[in-house]
Amino acid sequence: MAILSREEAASKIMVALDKPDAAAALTLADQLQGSGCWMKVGMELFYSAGPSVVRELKSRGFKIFLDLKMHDIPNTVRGGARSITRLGVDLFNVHGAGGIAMMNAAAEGVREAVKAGDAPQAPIVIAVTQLTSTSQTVLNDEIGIAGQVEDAVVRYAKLAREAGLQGVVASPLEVAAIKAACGTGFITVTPGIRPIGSEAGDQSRITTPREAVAGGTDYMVIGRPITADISPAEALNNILKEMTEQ
Ligand SMILES: O=c1ccn([C@@H]2O[C@H](COP(=O)(O)O)[C@@H](O)[C@H]2O)c(=O)[nH]1
Repeated sequence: MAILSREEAASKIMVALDKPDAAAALTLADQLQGSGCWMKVGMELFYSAGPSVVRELKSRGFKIFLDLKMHDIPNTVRGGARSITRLGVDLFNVHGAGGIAMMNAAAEGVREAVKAGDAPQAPIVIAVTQLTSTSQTVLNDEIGIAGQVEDAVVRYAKLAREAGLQGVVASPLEVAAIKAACGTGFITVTPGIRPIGSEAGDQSRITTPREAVAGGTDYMVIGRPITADISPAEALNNILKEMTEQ
């Protein structure tokens, strides 16, 4: 396994700010300021606090993953992507289940906003494959997709690449297969990270941070193991130690 510096390790971590309002989220973010981690804004926070919390976090110097998993008809997703691009996030996602036309519309929305000169930068756009809470049994018996989870994930990854997206959300267990199918430059963002001794909770497909790094993940999303800790900064520090130890 390649040895990471502390800075390299921190730049791979996206902290899931799953908090009910801007005050709670910013208090937590302030505890992690200067760490070099990204902040992930998901549905709970965005639906409560809206675009202003993203601007606040950007003004504090954080890179932002806006995790809204857009899934709608292509025209609506194109418009959503334009709005998100104008907001100045660094990375956002759509749901791969929307298919190639929908994912391509997201990429077009980004290009349109950048071309119109309304956006500070072109964010990275990625697609959700199969949620990390989805187990093999749920995939087969509830959702009704036959075969192995890894095959379903790789199928979505290939669709995302064909649609012109730059990567996917998947579990760290599928990173090698995704890279083999889509190339090493295709970005993998992996929730389902659980340091040794932490509760899996509702996550099904999990690894430790160290295993995720060894598996080649580009970015790992970590929420509760940091945000539910009595000292989030210390929890992050322990994860960074685990990731950088020889
Ligand atoms: O497949 C997915 C897609 C997104 N997520 C999000 O990541 C974090 C994980 O938080 P933990 O507390 O570390 O479980 C959360 O915001 C999810 O919405 C995911 O878990 N799996």
